[in-house]
Amino acid sequence: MTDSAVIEVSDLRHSYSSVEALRGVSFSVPRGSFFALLGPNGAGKTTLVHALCTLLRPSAGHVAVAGLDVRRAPRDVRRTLGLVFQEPSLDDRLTVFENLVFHARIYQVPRRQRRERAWAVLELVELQEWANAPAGNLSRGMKRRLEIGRAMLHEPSLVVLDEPTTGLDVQSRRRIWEYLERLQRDYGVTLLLTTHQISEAEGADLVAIIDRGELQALDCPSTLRQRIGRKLINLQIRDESFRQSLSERFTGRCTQRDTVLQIEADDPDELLRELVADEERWTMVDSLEIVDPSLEDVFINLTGRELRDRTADGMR
Ligand SMILES: Nc1ncnc2c1ncn2[C@@H]1O[C@H](COP(=O)(O)OP(=O)(O)OP(=O)(O)O)[C@@H](O)[C@H]1O
Repeated sequence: MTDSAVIEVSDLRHSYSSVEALRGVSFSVPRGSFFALLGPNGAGKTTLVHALCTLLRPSAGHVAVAGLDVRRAPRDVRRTLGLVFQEPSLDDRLTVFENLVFHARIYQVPRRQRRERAWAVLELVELQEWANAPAGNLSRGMKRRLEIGRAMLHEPSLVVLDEPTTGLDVQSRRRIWEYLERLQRDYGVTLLLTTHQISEAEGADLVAIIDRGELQALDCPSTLRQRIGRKLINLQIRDESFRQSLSERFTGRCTQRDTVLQIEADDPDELLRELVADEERWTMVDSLEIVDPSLEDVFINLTGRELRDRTADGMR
């Protein structure tokens, strides 16, 4: 393991009876970085995260967190981790403050520091005024903020967030992102986030694209976008035979989403000149735009499928 890596995964494999959920995944995450694991439902993200968090014993391969082997030192690994999972995990009957103190006790934070740390994280996620309210009275977004604060109580070096904004409204999501950025910037914490939402991965230092249990790519978002190299032309064409003929001409460099045909072009201007010159066909083009590739385009390019395909509006 390199000194600067907080997570080191090599040739990780896991099967649930006949389902191969992870098929030999390897990567490392530098200390202090924001790492996003992007993939559709069923890609293997949760299996990977559970192996990292010692919640699952992988079939084969090696995982180390902060230099500790997850098989040999699971307790020590858990102490270096802050966890925020999809399912709510607060005790609704306890107050906000009691939830924090209880967690601090479980994580063996020294007794005299528990209350002080609890106030510090309440301040971090701006929930001081709610300290004495039952956790059950909080909104969904506030509960998630409290869970993020709670994950920081024992001062972990890595915070793992499994789809932390699923089911939250736009405003709550934005707020959660502010806190996560603060954790990374002010506390030097490494963030590992799993998501199937492209927008959440765009701001990461490093993005791993996972599909069907395999890592398809691993790089910073800008480098991933550059992999496509070419510009993309989005053409909305109402005539199916025209769409068909362009699809055949640009086989392998063309994707269709409803009536929009997306073509990877080495020289977009040349293609446009040609389209405009054919008057009859040009009238069939309802709209046209030239865009830089997005992470979603990278995903389609790598897997031949849309990330959204298996989700409903990006939410479950
Ligand atoms: N307990 C289990 N038993 C059998 N198969 C499982 C089990 N858990 C996951 N799988 C299968 O393993 C594969 C990977 O699932 P996993 O939950 O890791 O993916 P994911 O990327 O986290 O998806 P999601 O975003 O839906 O949670 C899927 O095909 C899934 O159906």
